[in-house]
This record gives sequence, C-alpha cells and structure tokens, in this order.
Amino acid sequence: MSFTVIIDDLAARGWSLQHAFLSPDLTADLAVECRTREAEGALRPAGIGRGDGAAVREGIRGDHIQWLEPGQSAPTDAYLALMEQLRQALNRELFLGLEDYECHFALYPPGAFYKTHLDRFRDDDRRAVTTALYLNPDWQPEHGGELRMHFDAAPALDVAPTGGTLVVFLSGEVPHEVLPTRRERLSLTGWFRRRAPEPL
Ligand SMILES: O=C(O)CCC(=O)C(=O)O
Ligand SMILES: [Fe+2]
Repeated sequence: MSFTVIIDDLAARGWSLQHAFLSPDLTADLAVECRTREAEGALRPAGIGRGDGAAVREGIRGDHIQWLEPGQSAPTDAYLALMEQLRQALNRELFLGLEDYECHFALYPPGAFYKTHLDRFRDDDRRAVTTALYLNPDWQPEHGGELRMHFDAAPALDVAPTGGTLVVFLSGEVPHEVLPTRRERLSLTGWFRRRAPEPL
C-alpha cells in the first residue's frame, strides 16, 4: 500500500480522496462487522463533544456509533494496522507528530444527517487528521448521504459514500457535513491525534 498520493494531497491542499482504497473483500468484511454490532445493539446514538457529558442532539447528527478497540475482530484489526502504517507515513513525510488513532463504526439510518462542523472540540484540539472509509458496496446518487466538504476558495465537493472510498482531511480546517441519507449508510470514521499539551 502506497500512501504517497494521500500525503502529497494533504500537503498541497489539506484533503485527499481515494476511490477503491480498500479491497472489496475487506470492505465487505467490515460492513458485516458493522451490521453485526448493530444487530447486537452495540451501536449507540452519537453524542456531540467528548466523554460522558456528550449530549445526544438529533438535530445535529443522527448516526449510531461504536468505537473500535484492538483485538475485536480480524477485519477491524486489519484496518487499524493499515491506519497505523498511514500514521507513521504522515509523521515521516509531513512531521505531523501524530500520536494515536481513534476510530468508530458509524451507521446512519435512513433520514439521518450530520450538520456542518469541524472535527475539533473546544476543550480538546488533539484531532489533527480525519479519515472516513465507506462500507456500502453499491451506493447510488438517489441514496443521498454524500459527504460535503466546504472550502474557502473553491466550490463545495460532494463525495458519494461508496464502499472502499477513503477521504482524508485536516480536522481543523475543512468544514464538512453529511447530507441526509435515504438508505442505511455505513462507515468507519477515525482521527489521528497529536500529543496532549503538557499541563503547566
Ligand atoms: O461519514 C462521513 O462522511 C463524515 C462523518 C463525520 O463528519 C464525523 O463523524 O465527524
Ligand atoms: Fe466530521
């Protein structure tokens, strides 16, 4: 796996879009894993903000999530291993000082969306680079659910959440939203994080 294009895109313009980043087999295995967790009731309405105090506000985002931990399944471990390689490549080539990666499954039921936001919290700006990997194999334009990225000096870009597609962008610099989906939309969203600042 070569990360050269992703790294060059990030350096030049702050975002990258890779169609067919992941093999159809691993994408399908991850989709099965996501649906299994949903069937087991493991996916929970996502909060806004961090920790236990995170408020669930359906007017802002309507997805259900579950965080990945190492050792949960072969496909999730394979994906985490790939992202670890990407983390090391980003540090080597762009000196980003990324310390770790946090990642969750997300399932948007029909009608769900996520309003325009930046992937940074007021009380925690460790998130530096966002990744979104999509898991639905046969997404059609009429299904909606596009990721819309907003730019200062260019028209917004809509990305269809087609299985295997990976989007990477600078978490604090690209406002983005998920347009209302008309069918169940599956993804793995993650963040490479910088070191926490030393307390004074
Ligand atoms: O699934 C996507 O396309 C983006 C999700 C997102 O913006 C987020 O979870 O912060
Ligand atoms: Fe986001």
